[in-house]
Amino acid sequence: MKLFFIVNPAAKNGYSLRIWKKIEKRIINEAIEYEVYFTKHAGDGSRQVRNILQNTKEKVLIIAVGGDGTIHEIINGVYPNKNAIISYIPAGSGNDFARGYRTPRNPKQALEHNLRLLAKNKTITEFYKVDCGLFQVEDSTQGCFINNLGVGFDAAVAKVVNESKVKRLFNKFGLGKLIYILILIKELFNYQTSRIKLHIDGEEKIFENVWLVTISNQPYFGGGLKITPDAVVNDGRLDVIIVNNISRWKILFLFITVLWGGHKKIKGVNFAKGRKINIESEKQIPIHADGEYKGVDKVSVHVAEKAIAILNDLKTYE
Ligand SMILES: Nc1ncnc2c1ncn2[C@@H]1O[C@H](COP(=O)(O)OP(=O)(O)OP(=O)(O)O)[C@@H](O)[C@H]1O
Repeated sequence: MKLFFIVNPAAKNGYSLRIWKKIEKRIINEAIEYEVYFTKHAGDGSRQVRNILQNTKEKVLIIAVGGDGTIHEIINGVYPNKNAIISYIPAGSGNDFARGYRTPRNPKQALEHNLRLLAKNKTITEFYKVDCGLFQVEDSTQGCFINNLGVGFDAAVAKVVNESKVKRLFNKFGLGKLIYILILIKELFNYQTSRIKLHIDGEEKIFENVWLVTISNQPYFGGGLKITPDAVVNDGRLDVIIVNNISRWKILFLFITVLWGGHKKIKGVNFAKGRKINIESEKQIPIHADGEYKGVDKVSVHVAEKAIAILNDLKTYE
């Protein structure tokens, strides 16, 4: 089995590149054969993965070095090909993938975890198949997500944070989380809620004054917020949270309770599970997939059951 690393040198302001240099030393010491690609710009990760998969019929192991945006690009390069097994060295700001898919959150431990599984079984049968979400924004972008897709307030915050010029500066001083919180508070006072029509497995539901609808394959979002505590990565269903009819101040409180999943008991926080979900809003509101902005319009989502293979201990999800 061939081993490829895809490194996003821009993740967490170059932190991922420093992590890569340490990884490289370790794998050269172990005399492991590998190839490495450095992404050159947004979208390049998917393109490089497609190139790798087009040029081989063998199974390959692709290890992402970066944050959730990097793993998002890799998954989009892999799906629907069945020849790739994915793994992850967390080296970005959020790293919700590691939390949700129960792989180590510390980069050094993640590398050791990968090396242990590689040494144990050279042909790699030690992988686990998990679901991913497929989305189509009407007349526009389509793709997959591995963590979550959100419509509304969270997507508006993600868009402003990603476009923010001061974000790099804050990241440089290890204050990436602070800029997120500051923008979240600013957006909290600007954001206009809207009426949303949802179809979950064919059943129509209308929600008034909606702050956000998030569809999730795993519990975590936004860098450690346990937004859908009951989400299971391989149950063939996606978890949906709808937050509506809540005052601005209560939303702030809600974001604090999300840290431990305490928001489940708050009035105005609704949960559902489904395989096929359509979201239609009365206003144009932003959409994100795995924290990457995807546009504004109707969006339809469905689950691709056990479509992605992840390198992990087989007992991890039992
Ligand atoms: N060479 C590059 N230069 C600039 N951006 C890049 C490059 N390669 C990839 N990207 C983009 O970097 C973005 C952020 O990547 P990622 O999420 O992995 O890191 P991060 O530090 O967690 O970032 P963020 O905090 O913005 O989520 C992704 O949208 C990806 O498309």
